[in-house]
Amino acid sequence: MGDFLADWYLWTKALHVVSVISWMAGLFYLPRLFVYHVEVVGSGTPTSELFQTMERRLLRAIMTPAMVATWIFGLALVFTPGIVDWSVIWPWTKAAAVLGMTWFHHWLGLRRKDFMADRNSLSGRHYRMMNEVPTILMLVIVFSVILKF
Ligand code: HEM
Repeated sequence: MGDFLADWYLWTKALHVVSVISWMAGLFYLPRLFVYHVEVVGSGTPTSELFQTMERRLLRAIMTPAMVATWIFGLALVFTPGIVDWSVIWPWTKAAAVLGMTWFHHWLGLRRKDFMADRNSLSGRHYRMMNEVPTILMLVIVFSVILKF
């Protein structure tokens, strides 16, 4: 198994980065859709239904498959011999931030269900602030994995 993962290391890493880009695009865009949904569209209108469709498709067709792929290729990299040294700090900061990113994904999923049921209670300002969460986590992840402190 170790030999197989080592042979495919660069391919795995390339697929990991492609999945990450797709996941992050959605993590940045869905909260923006929520901001417009609250502030411009409101609820119970035909445009609100259009937004509900866009939000559902973004989450189900792009973000969730991209998150699963990111985890699969990321864990394949973790199990590739010689890639992760758990005695240094960066794998731990990366793991913590990745768990935070996964929590954020699920939080967005719950908020999407609120919009679907016309019972969103959060303001546009709240969604704008939450939009900073993936930015901060992304900085922690990229600095961890590139600087390898
Ligand atoms: C979901 C769970 C994840 C796991 C288990 C994971 C694990 C890993 C591992 C072990 C590597 C290999 C490091 C190396 O080759 O030296 C890697 C590379 C990388 N990861 Fe992740 N990762 C995950 C999520 C993410 C996320 C969310 C991002 C971005 C926001 C990300 C960005 C990157 C980048 C850019 C690289 C390439 C770094 C390089 O080789 O220069 N990863 N990941």
